[in-house]
Amino acid sequence: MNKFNTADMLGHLGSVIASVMFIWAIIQQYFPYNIRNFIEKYSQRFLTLFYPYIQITFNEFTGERFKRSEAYSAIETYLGKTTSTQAKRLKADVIKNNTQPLSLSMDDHEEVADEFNGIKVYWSSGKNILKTQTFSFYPNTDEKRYYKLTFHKRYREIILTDYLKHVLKEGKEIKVKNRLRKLYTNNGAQWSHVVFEHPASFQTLAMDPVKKQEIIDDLTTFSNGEEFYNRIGRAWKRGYLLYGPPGTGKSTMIAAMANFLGYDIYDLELTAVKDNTELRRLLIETSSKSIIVIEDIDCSMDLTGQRKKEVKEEEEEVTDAAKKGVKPQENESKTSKVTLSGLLNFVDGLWSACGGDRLIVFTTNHVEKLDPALIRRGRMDKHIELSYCGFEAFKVLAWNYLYLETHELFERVRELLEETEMTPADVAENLMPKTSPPDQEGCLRGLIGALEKTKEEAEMKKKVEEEEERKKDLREVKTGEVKGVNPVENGSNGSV
Ligand SMILES: Nc1ncnc2c1ncn2[C@@H]1O[C@H](COP(=O)(O)OP(=O)(O)OP(=O)(O)O)[C@@H](O)[C@H]1O
Repeated sequence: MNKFNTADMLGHLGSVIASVMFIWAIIQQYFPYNIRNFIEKYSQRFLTLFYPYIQITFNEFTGERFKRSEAYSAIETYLGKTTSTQAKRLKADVIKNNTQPLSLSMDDHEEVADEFNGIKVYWSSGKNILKTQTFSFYPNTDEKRYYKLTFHKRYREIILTDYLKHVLKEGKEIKVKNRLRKLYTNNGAQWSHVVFEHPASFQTLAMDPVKKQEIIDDLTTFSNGEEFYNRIGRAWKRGYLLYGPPGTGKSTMIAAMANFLGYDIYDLELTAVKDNTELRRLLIETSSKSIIVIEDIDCSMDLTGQRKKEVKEEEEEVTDAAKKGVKPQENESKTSKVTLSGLLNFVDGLWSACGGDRLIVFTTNHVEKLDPALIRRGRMDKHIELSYCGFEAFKVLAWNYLYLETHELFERVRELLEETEMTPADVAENLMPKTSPPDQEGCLRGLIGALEKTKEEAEMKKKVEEEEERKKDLREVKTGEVKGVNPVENGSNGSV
């Protein structure tokens, strides 16, 4: 009996659906477009009276036909992580990045949930198929994909402002992190690039952990500081000066910074730049989210003099050239005519017009040689000294090279590092294993031997210098004495 009723009901339901579809087909076929539109509009309005959710659609292509919407692609990236844990049907694509080889997105008509400040929202994906008969060279151009966001209307305010901002920002950041990064170098006025694949990280960088954390915090604050910089009306840029003896990790730190922030690197060779105009053009061409590096700034240009002096020198050069009957440019063809003021102008001002976050990093082995105007705060906001290897830095290297956290020989290494100066590059070289698996104790003993030798050499050098100093003093005393016996100089008339 019951069975019969169910079958009966299903039969009725089937015929009702069939009738509705038939009527809708008739309406579509015979009713004018305006009436159909009218019915659709009011039926939608009627439904929204009872439906408490709001929906927003983000189309893949907006405006220009073949330009992918930035919002769509940011949402796709943002949803990647949620998709990989929630969706049942996924689409995968290869991205050439060792840390994350595949990018995952949800397949059409999938739905995933997301949570923001305790509010649940739903994302679904879909596609509209255009019923046009046009012929296209582009594959699937009549398929219009979209993401649809659904949320309760009581959260309208927070979702439309904070949540969407969060999604777009996160999506863009993940995208930047996942992309292939580039190392640009300039050949004269042209940038050329290769893929940047340096493995350095702050984890493997040997330096005092407190100092390291300070740098990481500074970089994080800077990279999240777009709003702050806008609010205070300053260009979103930050200057770093890395200084210290060769082999203390200045270049390694730049690579670690780029990897940490996910930025490109522009390695600017100043000596290859003809003049300030060329410099300006090169710098304006740099993209945002990048680190512009000028290594060994003291060797790249004459930065010792004041700016006034440079102008004077330039004038003198022009006059000299004129006397010799040579055009100034011909005379100067080999040396870079980039001036300190040209560089300072850019660091100070032009950037503000370029927008986007950029770090500029200068490195030098001789900080004392630099013009104070170049490295004052505001231009070079953070001065970082990379120095000889301390015990904390050694521990990082011991772990990197030998997987050693502690060892009885560490104490001896500590003593020696306090008494002598060895760069992290030299310590690393001594810890480099020569066998596999590494002979940990052998490497440590090798390092101790090298440290003892360096200490001895330093002591010998000091002794020689002291001896030279003593001899010099002695010579001066003797000269003084010789001068002293001169009765005239001595103020004596020799009559005593
Ligand atoms: N602080 C460090 N942490 C880890 N490795 C380091 C460090 N310093 C140096 N090294 C090792 O030594 C090598 C040389 O270091 P790097 O080129 O970074 O020094 P630098 O200070 O830039 O030298 P230069 O002034 O000559 O350019 C690197 O390849 C790296 O392996």
